[in-house]
Amino acid sequence: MRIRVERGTEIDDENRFYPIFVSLEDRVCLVIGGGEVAQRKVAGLLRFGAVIRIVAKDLTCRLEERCDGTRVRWIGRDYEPGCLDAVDLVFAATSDVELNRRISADARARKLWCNMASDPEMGTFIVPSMVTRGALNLAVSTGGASPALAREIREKLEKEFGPEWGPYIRLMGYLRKVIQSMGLESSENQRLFRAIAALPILSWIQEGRRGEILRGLQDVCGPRLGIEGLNALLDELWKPFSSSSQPCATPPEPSAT
Ligand SMILES: C[C@@]1(CC(=O)O)C2=NC(=C\c3[nH]c(c(CCC(=O)O)c3CC(=O)O)Cc3[nH]c(c(CC(=O)O)c3CCC(=O)O)/C=C3\N/C(=C\2)[C@@H](CCC(=O)O)[C@]3(C)CC(=O)O)/[C@H]1CCC(=O)O
Ligand SMILES: NC(=O)c1ccc[n+]([C@@H]2O[C@H](COP(=O)([O-])OP(=O)(O)OC[C@H]3O[C@@H](n4cnc5c(N)ncnc54)[C@H](O)[C@@H]3O)[C@@H](O)[C@H]2O)c1
Repeated sequence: MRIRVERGTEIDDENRFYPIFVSLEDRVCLVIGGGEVAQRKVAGLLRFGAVIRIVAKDLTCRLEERCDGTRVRWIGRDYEPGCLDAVDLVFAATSDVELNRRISADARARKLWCNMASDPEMGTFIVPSMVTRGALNLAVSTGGASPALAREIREKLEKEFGPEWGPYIRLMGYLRKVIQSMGLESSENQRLFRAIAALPILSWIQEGRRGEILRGLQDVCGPRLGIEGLNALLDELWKPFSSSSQPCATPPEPSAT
């Protein structure tokens, strides 16, 4: 740990990026540069509903294909500070390091968050490596120290947190809502949440033991748990598990009622 003390506050110089999860839906992201790095950033941003404006001398074929004139627009070849008007986030991703630095300074002057593909330390945010499983988002950053290592860790996490985590999180989110709507004391809610979290639901999903899930949840929650809603959700969650692309040790059991 490298600690610097500034105005009486200890700042960890080795770990200067505060991790947050932000919604980018309909936010305007300006990407300057149209190469491999810009292409990777644009692909990631689109998954989160961002609106993308690109300024670059040229674009990769794949980026050009992505330009639909609305969600993704190539607005010009030359950067000038006016490009930052009405923008929410900036990505300086050209191969011209001096230009990237100018963009970063312009963004800073306007208090805009700016990601720097070169000189990451001059930017105000970095993009982590990500594993997403439904609502679960595991984000890894080495603070820019080693992007290759971030990728390695991401690959390990992908193996540990398989696709079954998507339905698992969805089921847990559903149960939380149902239990919260029962009007119980908050201590009873907490007891139920903990008892449910202690059930081996993840293994039951992996092994395709749908009936076990229903029985286990009914044992914990009693008849208060509406079986119809739960069955409907399990029907939906079970769909991908009945295709051959997903791990499933035994065939899913028929609906228990
Ligand atoms: C996570 C990921 C997300 C994404 O880009 O979407 C990402 N880089 C990825 C891959 C990757 N990038 C590079 C390699 C080649 C191996 C290597 O050089 O190590 C590989 C590996 C590969 O592709 O195999 C080269 C590289 N990257 C940066 C520089 C500039 C510099 O360090 O100066 C250079 C050198 C350029 C040169 O050669 O000069 C800078 C950044 N890259 C970051 C993110 C941020 C810090 C993340 C962190 O905290 O660790 C940061 C600081 C800024 C930013 O871009 O936000 C994505 C992984 C996707 C995945 O999971 O597979
Ligand atoms: N952050 C990362 O993950 C990461 C990974 C690899 C490389 N890099 C660094 O990111 C930068 C971009 O890498 P790349 O592989 O995408 O490069 P690239 O050569 O594939 O693309 C560069 C892009 O910048 C544009 N450009 C160059 N000068 C310009 C200017 N004056 N005005 C407008 N557009 C201009 C080009 O038209 C091109 O579209 C490099 O500095 C590289 O070292 C970062």
